[in-house]
Amino acid sequence: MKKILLSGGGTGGHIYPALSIVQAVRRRFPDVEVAYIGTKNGLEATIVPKAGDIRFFDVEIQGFKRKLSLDNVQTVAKFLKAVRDCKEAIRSFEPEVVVGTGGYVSGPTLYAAAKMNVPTFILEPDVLPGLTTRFLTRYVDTVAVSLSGSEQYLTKAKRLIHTGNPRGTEAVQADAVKGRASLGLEGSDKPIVLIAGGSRGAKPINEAVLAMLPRMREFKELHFVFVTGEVHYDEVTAKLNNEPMDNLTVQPFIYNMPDVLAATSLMVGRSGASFLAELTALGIPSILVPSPYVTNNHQEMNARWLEEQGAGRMILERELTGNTLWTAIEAIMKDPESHHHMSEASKRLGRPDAAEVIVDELVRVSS
Ligand SMILES: CC(=O)N[C@H]1[C@@H](OP(=O)(O)OP(=O)(O)OC[C@H]2O[C@@H](n3ccc(=O)[nH]c3=O)[C@H](O)[C@@H]2O)O[C@H](CO)[C@@H](O)[C@@H]1O
Repeated sequence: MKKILLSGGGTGGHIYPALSIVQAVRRRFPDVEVAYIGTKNGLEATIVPKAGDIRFFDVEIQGFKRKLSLDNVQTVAKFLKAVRDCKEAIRSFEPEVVVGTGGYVSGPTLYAAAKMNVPTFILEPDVLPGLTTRFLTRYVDTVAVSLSGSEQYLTKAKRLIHTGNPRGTEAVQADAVKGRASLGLEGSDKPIVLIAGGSRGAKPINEAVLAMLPRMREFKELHFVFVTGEVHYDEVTAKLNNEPMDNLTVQPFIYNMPDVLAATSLMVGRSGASFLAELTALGIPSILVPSPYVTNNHQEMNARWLEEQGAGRMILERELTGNTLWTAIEAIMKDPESHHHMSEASKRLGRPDAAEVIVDELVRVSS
């Protein structure tokens, strides 16, 4: 494979899987040229350049509103303009295959590619497919699903395969020693409890953590890593300043998340698809607080799926307090047997081979 174009964005949940695919393609085809279509203002504009040597095309695009309104007329006009821009990018880059990982940015890219008869592949990260995936399903050559249960929504697909989410592959290749070192914990073998909302942090989770600080401080056998999200960092650290703690590290965002996860014993967070793929590939038990603010409550479906298999515990946001969260953490971290069972269950759900299966499919559709 010589040239591949990717698109996906809005949140980390759509960008990171695309970058994991890039890594896997580069492992197999070291000379491959990579390009990416995203928006100037989306998270992808910051994250993709950090991955190195990827040509970035920016297009202007916004998501469809679910309700019919004047806004939507403008959105359709923007969509058609974005399709034209994407066609231009595709003509100039000439990829052999175009890959989409969801989020509205990938809509015009994949649609344009399909109309130009360039081979296309999309990955749906969630149990409940997003609007973009549903729209694109009938146009693209292959739809790959990450979690079982998505098939029923994607019956129009020309070809549907199960691959898992490529973030899982990246997670199993991560390095726990580097993860600990990056937190300044080299030499310590204390179990790590990682607390992180989605890629942007989650205020309700942050508040629950602040409410259980005194109990965290007493549980000295554990080390807590608390990722606040960039926008909440200053507020959280201001509240923490009077209470320094030896067994707590606070960060706004973690750029080497796979390495940190590889060193983690329990994760507390949202139930976005990439995190779930990483947790299950590594066999990490989790306490999940699904975000209720996402389309069709899809995070609750993701979290239920994990809980039903015994790999995690779900706490609904309306039931989340310092107390409920602490009780759940203790129940797992003070009971090694329960931790072990959850860890095994988590591992059974993991797809550490996801990225390789995806590369096989990309080779298939592009030849
Ligand atoms: C709020 C929202 O709309 N979330 C959606 C978004 O995921 P969102 O981007 O919020 O969350 P995910 O859990 O899927 O992904 C987060 C990704 O960011 C990484 N990370 C996170 C924090 C950090 O400090 N460092 C870091 O590298 C994680 O390792 C993970 O790979 O897209 C997913 C895929 O459609 C959906 O399942 C989520 O419901």
